[in-house]
Amino acid sequence: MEDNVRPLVSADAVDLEERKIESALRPRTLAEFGGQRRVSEQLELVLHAARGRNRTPDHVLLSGPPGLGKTTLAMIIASELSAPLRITSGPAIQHAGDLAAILSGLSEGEVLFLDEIHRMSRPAEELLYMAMEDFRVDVIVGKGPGATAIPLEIPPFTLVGATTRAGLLPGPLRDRFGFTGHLEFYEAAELEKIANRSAALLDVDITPEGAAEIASRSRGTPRIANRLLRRVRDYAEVRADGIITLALSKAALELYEVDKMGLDRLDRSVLDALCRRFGGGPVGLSTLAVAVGEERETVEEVAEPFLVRSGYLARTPRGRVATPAAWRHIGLKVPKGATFADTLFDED
Ligand SMILES: Nc1ncnc2c1ncn2[C@@H]1O[C@H](COP(=O)(O)OP(=O)(O)OP(=O)(O)O)[C@@H](O)[C@H]1O
Ligand SMILES: [Mg+2]
Repeated sequence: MEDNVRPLVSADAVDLEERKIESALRPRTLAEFGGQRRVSEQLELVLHAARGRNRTPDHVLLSGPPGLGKTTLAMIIASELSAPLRITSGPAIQHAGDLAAILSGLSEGEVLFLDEIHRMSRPAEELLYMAMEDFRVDVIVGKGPGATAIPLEIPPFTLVGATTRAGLLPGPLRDRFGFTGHLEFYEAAELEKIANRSAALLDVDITPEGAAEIASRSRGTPRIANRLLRRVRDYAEVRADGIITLALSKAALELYEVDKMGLDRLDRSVLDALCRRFGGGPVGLSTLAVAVGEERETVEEVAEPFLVRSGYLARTPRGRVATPAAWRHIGLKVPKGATFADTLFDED
């Protein structure tokens, strides 16, 4: 997907600048990390117990959609353990040798954060199994029949893996994590707290209603809440006295075309085409994409996940279908006899 296709409400981090701001807004401790109460409480226990036993904790797998706090939690784990942190990612590990080098360079108790762990190569994955279980890797020396495997001890470490696609992880890898935390979308009240906290860090004045408005349009995602907050701040500084009130949040988000449900222009034009031009579907993805003047991938990866999650659109074997909520959302009457039964066969 192209960068900047939809910077405002896409859950993906957009660019380097944004990543810098994100790191400034990251909570540093579990206590500061709002929401995800269950995962956070479980993790607290795991870390506490390990500290008590003076052992490195079990390996941790964090899974969930983009922007919910996986990277943040990985950093918190290291900091709660007062352990050094090494960061790498699946795509950065092309060969098993790359991983062997990283593993053998770890110091005792270090936390290794492996982002996008589902994108690691197969041989690297197999090397990782052994490292996770036995704190040992086999380094292959030489080629062909003369090649020998030299076992190499590595110091006990904690692997923190993150993935947006837990389903893509092979079973043997998943099984080697002692703790798996699945992050869920945030409640509006939690996002409101996050918006308030970020506003304080950015030194922005915000009213409780202003924060609530931003939270309610953030698609359950802290990354989006933080991003909307910054855009609304721009508006507040340029068009008003800098204070984010309810009225100001509404006006700003209207200007940015993020509606009450957090849908943006692309989302709405997909629903609009689906209902007005194709009678609610079913219609094929490519046809739908042409109708809204976007790439197929953009519609599929950027717009659809949230539309499906919020119950506006269903993917069926015969194509995309608008739900009654979609018709209502774009201000149309739900037609009689539309093929909503198809939604029962949602293939996603
Ligand atoms: N519980 C939280 N409290 C406060 N801020 C949060 C919380 N979770 C996430 N954030 C903020 O949201 C932004 C995105 O979080 P993070 O980078 O950890 O997401 P991620 O799950 O790693 O996303 P990706 O899958 O894209 O890597 C960060 O700026 C972070 O500060
Ligand atoms: Mg991340």
